[in-house]
Amino acid sequence: MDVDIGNALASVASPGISREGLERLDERVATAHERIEAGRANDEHGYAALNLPERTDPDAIRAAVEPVADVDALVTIGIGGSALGAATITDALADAGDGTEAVYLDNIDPAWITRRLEALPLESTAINVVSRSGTTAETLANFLVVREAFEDAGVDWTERTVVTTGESGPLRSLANRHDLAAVSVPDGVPGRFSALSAVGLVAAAVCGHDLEAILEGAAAEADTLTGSLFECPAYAYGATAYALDARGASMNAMVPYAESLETYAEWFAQLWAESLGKDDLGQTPVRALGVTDQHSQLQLYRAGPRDKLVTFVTPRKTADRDIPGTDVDELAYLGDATLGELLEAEFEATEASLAAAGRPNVRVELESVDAFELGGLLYGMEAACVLAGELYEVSTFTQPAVEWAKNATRGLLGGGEFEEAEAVAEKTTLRVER
Ligand SMILES: O=P(O)(O)OC[C@H]1O[C@H](O)[C@H](O)[C@@H](O)[C@@H]1O
Repeated sequence: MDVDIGNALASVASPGISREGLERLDERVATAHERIEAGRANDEHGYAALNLPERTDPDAIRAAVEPVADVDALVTIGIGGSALGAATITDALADAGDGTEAVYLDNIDPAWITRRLEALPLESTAINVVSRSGTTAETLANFLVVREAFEDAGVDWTERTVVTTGESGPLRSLANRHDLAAVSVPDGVPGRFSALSAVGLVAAAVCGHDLEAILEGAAAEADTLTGSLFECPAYAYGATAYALDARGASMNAMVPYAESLETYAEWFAQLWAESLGKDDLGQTPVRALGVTDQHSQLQLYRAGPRDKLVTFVTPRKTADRDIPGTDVDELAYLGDATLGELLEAEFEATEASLAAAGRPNVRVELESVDAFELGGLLYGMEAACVLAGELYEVSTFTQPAVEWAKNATRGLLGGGEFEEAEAVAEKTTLRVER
C-alpha cells in the first residue's frame, strides 16, 4: 500500500501535524520500530503476528480443507478476530474465487440464524468453526445450532467440518471426540491480528483463493518496515493517526472506495478499537463506504466537530463499465464517462472537499483489489496499529474490557462463578415508560 499524508499536515488541516512535528515523531517511530523488531525476533505475544507471512503454510491449510474443497457453500462460525479477517478476504476477492458461497455466522440473533440456515443447501455446505480460545459462547452456541440443523437434514456434519482452534479447550476436545479436520491457531497471535494465518485463510482456501499471493503481498509489506515513517507506508499511517488523535481527531472514519472492501472497514474497526482503546486512550474507528456514505456522512465530516481523521482506501485500477448515452442534454456528461471514471472523480472531489474545509484526511492507495494487494493492506494496517500502540504506550495485544463482559455473560448463564455477573444486578435504573 502507498500512503499520502499530505492532507493531514497542519498547512492543510486543523487538527493537523506540522512537518517539524512529524520529524520529532519520527524519532519515537525509530524507537518503536526497534521494540517491534525485538518482539518479532523473539516471537513475543502479539508481535509474532507480524511474522505470519513467513510462518503460515498454505499447503497445510489446503490439505486440511481438502475433504470439503468441492462444496457449494461454506458457513464460517466465529466472532470478532475469528470471523472478520476471513470475511474481509472472501468478500474482497469474491470475484476471483471458485464460486463457493461464503456465509459468516458472527451473531446469535435467532431469527437471523434461522433465516441464514434455511437459505443454505446443507447437503453441499461445509462448516468452518473458528475460535482461538475454544470457549467463546456465541461461537460454540452457533456451532451446536448448525450441527443440529445438519442432523435434522440428514447430513453428516462430521464429514464436512473444519475446526480452527488452540491446542486445548472445549472446541479442541469436541474436534478430537468427533475426529474432525482441525488446524491450529498460531501461538502468540491475538485473534484480530490473525487474518494471515489459518484463522483467516481456511475460508479463502475453500473459496479457491490464491493463498500464496495474499501472503506474498503481506511479506512485501513486511519488507517496508524501517525505522522511519517517511520510508514506511504502514508507519506513516500509524504515526499520523496517532498524532492527529493527540491533536483532537479522536475518531477515524475508514472509507474504502470499493464495495468489495466494505468488510475490511469492519475488520479495521476491531483492530483499531480493541488494540488501542485502553487507559482512557484510543481513536474511535468509524465504518463508512465510498461513494455511498458521501450521501449520508460527508456533511458531518466536512462541517461537524473537528474531531475526525478520514482515511480513504482507493484502488488505482478497477473493472470498468460504460455509462450508456442518453438524449437528455443535461445528462450528456454521464454518457461520455464510465462508472469507474465517475467513482474516481467522486473520490477526488470528496478528498478535495475535506481538504478545502481544512479537515484532515489520509489516502491509502492500492494497485487494485487483488490477493497480493489485500495481503499488503491487512499487514500494513496491522503494523500501523502495532506502531500506534507503541506510541500510545498501551498494551496493544490484550482486551480486558471485552473479557469482562464475556465473564459477566457466562456468570449469568450459570457457566461458572464470575464476580462480573454481580454488576448486572446492580444496574442503576431511571425508567421512562409509555
Ligand atoms: O477466537 P475466540 O477465542 O473465539 O475469540 C473471538 C473474539 O472474542 C473476544 O470477544 C475478543 O475480544 C476478540 O478479540 C476475539 O477475536
